[in-house]
Amino acid sequence: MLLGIDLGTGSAKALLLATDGTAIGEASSSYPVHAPHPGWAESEPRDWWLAVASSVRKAVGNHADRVQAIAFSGQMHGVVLTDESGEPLRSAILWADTRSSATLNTYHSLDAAILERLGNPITAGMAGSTLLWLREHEPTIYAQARWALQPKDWLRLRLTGEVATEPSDASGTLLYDVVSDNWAWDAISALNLRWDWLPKIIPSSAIAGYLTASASEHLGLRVGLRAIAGAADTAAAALGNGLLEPGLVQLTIGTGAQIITPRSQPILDPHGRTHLYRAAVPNGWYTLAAMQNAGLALEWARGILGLSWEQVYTKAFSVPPGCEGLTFLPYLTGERTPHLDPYVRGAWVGLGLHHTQAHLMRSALEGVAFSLRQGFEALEATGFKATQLRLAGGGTVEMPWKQLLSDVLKIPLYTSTVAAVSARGAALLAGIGIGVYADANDASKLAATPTLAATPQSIDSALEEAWIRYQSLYPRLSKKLDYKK
Ligand SMILES: Nc1ncnc2c1ncn2[C@@H]1O[C@H](COP(=O)(O)OP(=O)(O)O)[C@@H](O)[C@H]1O
Ligand SMILES: O=C(CO)[C@@H](O)[C@H](O)COP(=O)(O)O
Repeated sequence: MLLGIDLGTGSAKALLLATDGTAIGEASSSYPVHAPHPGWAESEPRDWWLAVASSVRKAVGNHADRVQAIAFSGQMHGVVLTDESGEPLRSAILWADTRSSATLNTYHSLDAAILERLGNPITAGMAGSTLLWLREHEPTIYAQARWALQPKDWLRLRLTGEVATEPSDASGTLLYDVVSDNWAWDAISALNLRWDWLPKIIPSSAIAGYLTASASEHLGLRVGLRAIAGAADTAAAALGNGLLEPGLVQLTIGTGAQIITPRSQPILDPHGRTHLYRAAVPNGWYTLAAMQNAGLALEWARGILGLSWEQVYTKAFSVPPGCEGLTFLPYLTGERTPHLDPYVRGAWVGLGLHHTQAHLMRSALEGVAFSLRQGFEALEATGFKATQLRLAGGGTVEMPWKQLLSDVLKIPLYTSTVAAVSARGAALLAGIGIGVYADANDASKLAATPTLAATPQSIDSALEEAWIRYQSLYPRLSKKLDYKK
């Protein structure tokens, strides 16, 4: 049996997979994201550590002796600064953190040729921009740290004592040359950032180490269990969903949302609005539209309105599409695709006396769906036409929400037969790593089976009007525009 662990932004998921692809056990355990200052988003690695053990123990149950290998998937872009042993020196700074916005000019001053090979728009919350912030604002920790790690690489270090990363997470740091497939030494040197704390890069399916005695006690698994490198969450989900061929498209809704399509070449976005990352498989890349505020914005709206998830749906779908003039812009942590604007913030616009809690909630769902439509359009503008979307992530489970997404995105949606698709991708990587599967193509035969979840219904004109309204509002909220005034 193979164990996949996904260290998400809001929770850790563990999936125990039989080598024939049957899910034997699945569990998750959540932790908070803290915002101690406006624009910050941090988590405590200690919370991750406890949640991983809890979800692994539940998913594995009494099969511990049958686990043959373990592999990892995780939220991308963040930074965990640690000492030699992997002990964190401060809270982890996450992808949703926009404190590094002011450092982006440093990136923009790099030579165009260096910037192009990073393959990505320059945005806040990436390891590179966050490290520039840390150099300026926390110089002692910046100097002391032995390792600057991606979240799942931190977890693997704590479990095995070995330090490594792999291409899919390294390519999301803004410190990676996506064309030559290595750390972007020229960019790192031109930015005058430290390079000695970056881990070696090994393939996603390589054995990265073996479970230590203390880790084995923590997780309830065998000492010496093989630990495979793993992959970034979207890359792992692509493998878990069998998304290896160019032309297929996956929509993940977790804390953030990502719409991706695989590439067999490192093709850059001519408009510079989407990301280009390395896939979990050799010689594979994918283009990614990144929307910062999906589950995160719904969770926020639901929280301040005091609604359970069940009430979210009964209330929200009791009011008409378009919310009788109310629009929600979900930009609580700025936006990446398509606006690339870390400074913009969210809003409810058009409030009237007739609006109720139900309108506020429905408009939040519609606003998130509209932000995905803008991201989807930016992805298609890189040069292809999608015919269906494969869903992944914990934010894609409810039927009325899937119908709204299908109506807004105007495309059929397919769900996979398992919820934890990233953890499934990680488990498949574990199988490739120990030779149970010959390669990714072989493993992807066991990927989740897609089933039709929703097709676009006749679109309500009020929903189309709301979409037009939505698009007109970003320029009015954007501080970028204010600067020009
Ligand atoms: N019933 C639901 N409808 C819509 N979104 C949901 C629902 N339940 C949970 N979510 C959202 O899904 C997100 C969790 O998905 P998950 O894939 O576990 O995220 P992550 O990997 O970022 O931790 C949360 O942000 C939450 O708001
Ligand atoms: O930001 C990106 C991709 O660019 C995400 O892949 C993050 O890693 C967040 O993932 P979730 O925790 O929201 O699933």
